[in-house]
Amino acid sequence: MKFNYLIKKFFYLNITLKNAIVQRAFNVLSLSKFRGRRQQVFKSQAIARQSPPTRVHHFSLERDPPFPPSFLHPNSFRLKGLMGTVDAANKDVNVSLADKKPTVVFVLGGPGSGKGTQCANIVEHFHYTHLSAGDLLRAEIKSGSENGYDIHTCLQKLDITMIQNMIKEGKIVPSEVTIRLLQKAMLESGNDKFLIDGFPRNEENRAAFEAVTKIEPEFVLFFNCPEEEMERRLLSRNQGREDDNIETIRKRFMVFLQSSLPVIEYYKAKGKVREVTA
Ligand SMILES: Nc1ncnc2c1ncn2[C@@H]1O[C@H](COP(=O)(O)OP(=O)(O)O)[C@@H](O)[C@H]1O
Ligand SMILES: O=c1ccn([C@@H]2O[C@H](COP(=O)(O)OP(=O)(O)O)[C@@H](O)[C@H]2O)c(=O)[nH]1
Repeated sequence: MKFNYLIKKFFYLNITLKNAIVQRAFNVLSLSKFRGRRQQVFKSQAIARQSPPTRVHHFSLERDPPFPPSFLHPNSFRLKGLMGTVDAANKDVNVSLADKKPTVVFVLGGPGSGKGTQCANIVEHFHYTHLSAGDLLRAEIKSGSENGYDIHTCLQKLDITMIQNMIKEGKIVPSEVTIRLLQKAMLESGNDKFLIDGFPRNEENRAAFEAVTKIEPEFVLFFNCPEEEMERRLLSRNQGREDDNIETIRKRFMVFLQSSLPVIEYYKAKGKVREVTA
């Protein structure tokens, strides 16, 4: 009797254990699927934002009303149906941007070295469009936090808060977000000459931008300025920026030295850097 009971117990435990393993494997698979789809959601919304209506044949923000957040849910059947179309359109967008053969000048230099100030001067004299990556990110945070989420970029409140925190900490925001904002601004500007200010900030930014847009910069303007001077300028910039405090400024200097200088070195080796004593 006792033996039968033990046998039963053994089989019961065995089945429970197997179920737990199967359940865990299922969870892991679902999670990775979810992550994969979430990447695609990002991609698809980027296209919606970037594509001129004629390029996205089955889907455009101009034709379709803004989607409710439920649409962006990874299990949304509409979204699943769109993926093929949107992926094809993504290629179109990048091809169309590269086809225009835009002139791109990267404007790099430490925080407070005067990039924004001089870009405004350059724009006055030459027909460039000035795109500050930092300004685009701050505008995105502002519009996203006002609306709860940003329909154009599919940045949910959580992502927007994450980006806001990264800027507060002086960290570099993921390339995917910054490149999407730059692409959109480039397409919308109608111009073919761009001063891209404060980007690429690291090697990954640089490689991703070139791979995605197929655009190489004409040259790089490097504003070289001593740290003490940059610190003095940032502390009196007075634009109400959350990252213009001494603690974050120091972190930004570190990130510049460790991550951004190698980008300048990379372009120096290609003979593309024009240095400005700033
Ligand atoms: N050559 C300069 N001499 C003194 N102050 C400057 C100079 N260039 C810019 N500034 C000031 O320094 C601060 C930072 O300049 P900004 O152009 O915003 O730098 P960045 O875009 O590189 O962060 C601003 O308040 C700006 O007015
Ligand atoms: O391509 C970019 C540009 C900016 N930033 C973030 O935005 C902040 C401010 O950048 P901005 O260029 O506006 O300021 P600057 O360095 O010129 O003072 C940076 O510290 C980063 O956190 C980023 O992550 N990627």
